[in-house]
Amino acid sequence: MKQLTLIGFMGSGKSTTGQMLSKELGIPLLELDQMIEEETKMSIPDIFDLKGEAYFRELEHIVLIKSLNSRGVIATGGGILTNSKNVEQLKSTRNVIYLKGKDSTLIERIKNDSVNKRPLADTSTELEITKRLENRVNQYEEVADIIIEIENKSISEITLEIMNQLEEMKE
Ligand SMILES: Nc1ncnc2c1ncn2[C@@H]1O[C@H](COP(=O)(O)OP(=O)(O)O)[C@@H](O)[C@H]1O
Ligand SMILES: O=C(O)C1=C[C@@H](OP(=O)(O)O)[C@@H](O)[C@H](O)C1
Ligand SMILES: [Mg+2]
Repeated sequence: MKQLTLIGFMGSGKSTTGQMLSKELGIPLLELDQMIEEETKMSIPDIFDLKGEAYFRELEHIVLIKSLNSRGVIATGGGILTNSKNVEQLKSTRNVIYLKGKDSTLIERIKNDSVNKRPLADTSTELEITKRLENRVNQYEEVADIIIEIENKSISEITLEIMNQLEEMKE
């Protein structure tokens, strides 16, 4: 296994599942938000505050392209498909996995996450988050090669399910 890409809404577990997958598969984790933070030496909320979303999206595109040329587990950010160039890129990429969850689960995880700050969700109402999700779901489904339902599954169960599905695809 050379490369796989995790997509899905904020809170679906792309970063944490990505970390476990990279360990299990013995390939690097390419966490796009983390790469942006390292390159800019700024936090995600500071980039949004001081430079704006458009600037963040440009950086996100650059680190995605860089990662797609590398071996590893790519953990994208939930807004990766807001850029149509990224949609085209990922449509022609193999092993794109959509972590699909219910809005109530995603909202609960976003609200309870004390580690990651999410400028496009933390100060939003539940209705606003649900609307943002509704605007994005079709694209996640369109781009994905594999859809994994995350409800009531642990991170290890999801990791195992992804590894099994990838094995099946090879056969
Ligand atoms: N399968 C899971 N079961 C329980 N909690 C989870 C699961 N996946 C992720 N989480 C928790 O949800 C929060 C968001 O996870 P994260 O990996 O940052 O999501 P994303 O990168 O998709 O926004 C974190 O607090 C994480 O520990
Ligand atoms: O959905 C989005 O637009 C975003 C999702 C975040 O990543 P996670 O999906 O890992 O939380 C991060 O890239 C940024 O806050 C914007
Ligand atoms: Mg993440």
